[in-house]
Amino acid sequence: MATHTGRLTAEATARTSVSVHQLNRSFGDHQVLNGLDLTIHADEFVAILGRSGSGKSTLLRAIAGLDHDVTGSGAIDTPDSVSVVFQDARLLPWARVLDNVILGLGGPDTTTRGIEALAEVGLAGRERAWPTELSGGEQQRVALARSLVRAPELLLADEPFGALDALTRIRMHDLLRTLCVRHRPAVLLVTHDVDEAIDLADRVVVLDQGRLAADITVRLGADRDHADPEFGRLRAELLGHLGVRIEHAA
Ligand SMILES: Nc1ncnc2c1ncn2[C@@H]1O[C@H](COP(=O)(O)OP(=O)(O)OP(=O)(O)O)[C@@H](O)[C@H]1O
Repeated sequence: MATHTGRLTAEATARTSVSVHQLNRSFGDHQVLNGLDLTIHADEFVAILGRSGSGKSTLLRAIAGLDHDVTGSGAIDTPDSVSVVFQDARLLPWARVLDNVILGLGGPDTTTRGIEALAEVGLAGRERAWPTELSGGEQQRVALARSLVRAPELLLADEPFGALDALTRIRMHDLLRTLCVRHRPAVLLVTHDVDEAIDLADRVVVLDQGRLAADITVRLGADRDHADPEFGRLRAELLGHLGVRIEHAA
C-alpha cells in the first residue's frame, strides 16, 4: 500500500514542497500511475498536462491524500498545510459565503481573516450572500478564499477554471497569479489547456499513461504575451508531447 511518508524536515522544506517517488496507482487491473517521480519546490508553480485518462487527477488526489479507492506503492512527502481546489467550488449551500470560507477554522480573528480573504478575491461586501446567489466564477473565488485563509504551503488545483467562460477564466488567471505572488504557496495545477499552463506555470509537466513524458521550464517573464515567439514555441512543443502537430503556415 502506498504511504505518505511523513513530513519533510525543516531543512528540506526550504527547498522542496512536494516529493513523489516511484509512485504506482491501480484501479483493479488498470495501472494508472507507473513509477512516477516528481519534485515541486517551495514557491514553484507546476502545471500538469496530459491526455484524458493519463492519470493527472489520480496524481493530484494521491498527493492530497484523497485516493483511498486505489491500490499502489511509492512515497509522497508534502508540507503540513495543503489546500485543494476542484473544478466545482464545492460550497456548502446552507452556509453563507463568509461561513463557507472560515468553516472549521479556529482562532479569535477568524471572521476578520475570512473578510480579508474575500476582499482579496474581489468579493468584499458579499460575505452574507448565499452560494446560489453567486455566479460560477464568483463561487470559484470563494473556493480560492477558503484555501487562502488557511495559508497553505501547497495549493493543489484540479481544473479549477474548467467550467468557466473564457473571459472569467482570464480574470481568474490574473487573480491566481496575484495571489501566488502575495502568498507564495507551491502550486500544482491540473489543466487541459496548454495556454493556461504556459500563462501560469514556472514548469509544465506532461503525463502520458501515468509516466512523465516531459518536464519543461517556462522561460518567460511575469507578463506573458501569447504573441511572443517563445510562447508559440512552448505551445508547439507541449502540443507535440500531447500528440498534436501544428502545421505552420509557410
Ligand atoms: N474511481 C475510479 N475507478 C476506476 N477507474 C478510475 C477511477 N478514477 C479514475 N479511473 C481511471 O484511471 C485513469 C486515469 O484517470 P484520471 O482521472 O487520473 O485521468 P485524468 O488524466 O485526470 O483524465 P481527465 O483529463 O479526463 O480528467 C482513467 O482511465 C480512469 O478511467
